Formats: sequence, structure tokens, C-alpha cells
Amino acid sequence: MSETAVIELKNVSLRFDNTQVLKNVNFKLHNGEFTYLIGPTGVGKSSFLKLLYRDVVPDHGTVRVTEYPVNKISEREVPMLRRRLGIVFQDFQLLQDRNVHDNVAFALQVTGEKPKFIKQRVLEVLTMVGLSHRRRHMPKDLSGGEQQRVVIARALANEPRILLADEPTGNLDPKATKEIMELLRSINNRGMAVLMVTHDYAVVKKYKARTVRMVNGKTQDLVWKGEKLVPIKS
Ligand SMILES: Nc1ncnc2c1ncn2[C@@H]1O[C@H](COP(=O)(O)OP(=O)(O)OP(=O)(O)O)[C@@H](O)[C@H]1O
Repeated sequence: MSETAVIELKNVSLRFDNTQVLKNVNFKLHNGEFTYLIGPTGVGKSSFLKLLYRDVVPDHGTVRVTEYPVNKISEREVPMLRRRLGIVFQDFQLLQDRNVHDNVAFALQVTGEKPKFIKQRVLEVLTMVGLSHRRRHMPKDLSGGEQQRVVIARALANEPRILLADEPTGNLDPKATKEIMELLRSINNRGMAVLMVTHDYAVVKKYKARTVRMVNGKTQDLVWKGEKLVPIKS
């Protein structure tokens, strides 16, 4: 694994009205690394992700995503930054009036790709997630796990450097959770960095990877000690 950081936060603080969400946070995600971000409800995990795709800007500190100094770029550069990131949420957010192919194609149309390339790339990413045979189906005719795989295919369409996943298994049963985790791990094995927010301790335990907890506005790296996740001693 390369030691190059694809995400770097330096001394980042973020506050909403009376809530101090992050306090002087330093964090790195390296190229090709898989990392879980865990922590109780309301601690600021989603806000952390929002900082990366410039949905919110920090009060202090710097955020870098690949070559983009996120809090310094102009509005014009935000779409380019976002192309570096594939984003997957818990609620599938597929367009219900378009079939699977067209949902994935949409991500490529908005970035101005040519129809011939779009057709080829959609087939490629749907094959990667094991759903090319379902490309003419409507989202409502797919299971939850299949819908989430379409969302992942859509997130991969523009060849991002990093996949951000906010509770990607949150709405899924154990079988679908297993499929999604195996898919995310295989995407990571092809070299893509993955930052996954989760509440699911069973998932973190079964598919072990670097685990970072958010607590009191800080991030803290954890390690497995027997059956328990404990802070790394600094
Ligand atoms: N746009 C906003 N305006 C004001 N407060 C906000 C805003 N977004 C988030 N917050 C507050 O910031 C804190 C962190 O919220 P965030 O959604 O990042 O937490 P979370 O760890 O992702 O929670 P959950 O696990 O429930 O999704 C919460 O107290 C929330 O109410």
C-alpha cells in the first residue's frame, strides 16, 4: 500500500450554532486504504464526510482530498473535486422512474461523457457489481441489496479515487450486508481507498480493517485486543 494520503485533515474544527462537532482534528486516509469511521449517533460522522465533498467548510484548519485543497478551491472546481469521490448513502437514492442502466448512465451524462463510452462503462461497472443481467429492470423490482449494488456501480462510474460510504448496510438484512461488504472489500482490493461510516459492530468485527472512532470532537485510531476494540496507545 502506498503511503500517499488521499485524504488529509489538519487541525480541523467545525461548529454548527451551539454544537462543536470537530475540535482540531488530524486525520489521514492513505491511497488504497479501507477505514471504518465509527461513533455514537450525532457525534459528527456524516459532517466529517460532508467536509470532504465540500458540503460544509471548516471553521479552522485545512482539508485536502487528492490534489484538491477542499476549503480553498473555487465553486467552479467543486464538481472536479466531487469526481474524485464516489459517494454511497444508506438510503439508496436511485431515480425510481429510470431503469438500472439509466441510473448509472446518469452519473456519466452529467459529467459530459459520450454515448458510446457511457454504454460501455455502464456495462463494465454493472458487471463489476454482478448486476449486468438486471440492467433493464426498474429499481422497485430489485432487492435492497441489489439496489445498493446499483448505487455502488453509479458511484464507481466516473472512476473515483476514493469511495465514501455512509452506513451502506444500514437498511439491509444480513445476507445483503454480506454481499455489500464483500463487494466493498473487492473494490478496495482493486486499489480504491474506502472510508465507510457504520454503526454495525458485527460488520466491523467480521471484516476487520483500520477503525477510527469519533469521540468528543476528535478522531481516535482503535485496534482489536481480543474481542474488544481499544484505542491505540500513543
Ligand atoms: N446543518 C446543520 N446545522 C446545524 N447542526 C447540524 C447540521 N448538521 C449536523 N448538525 C449537528 O451536528 C452534530 C453532528 O451531526 P452528524 O449528522 O454529523 O452526526 P452523525 O455522527 O453522522 O450522526 P448519525 O450517526 O446519527 O448519522 C449533531 O448534533 C447534529 O445535530
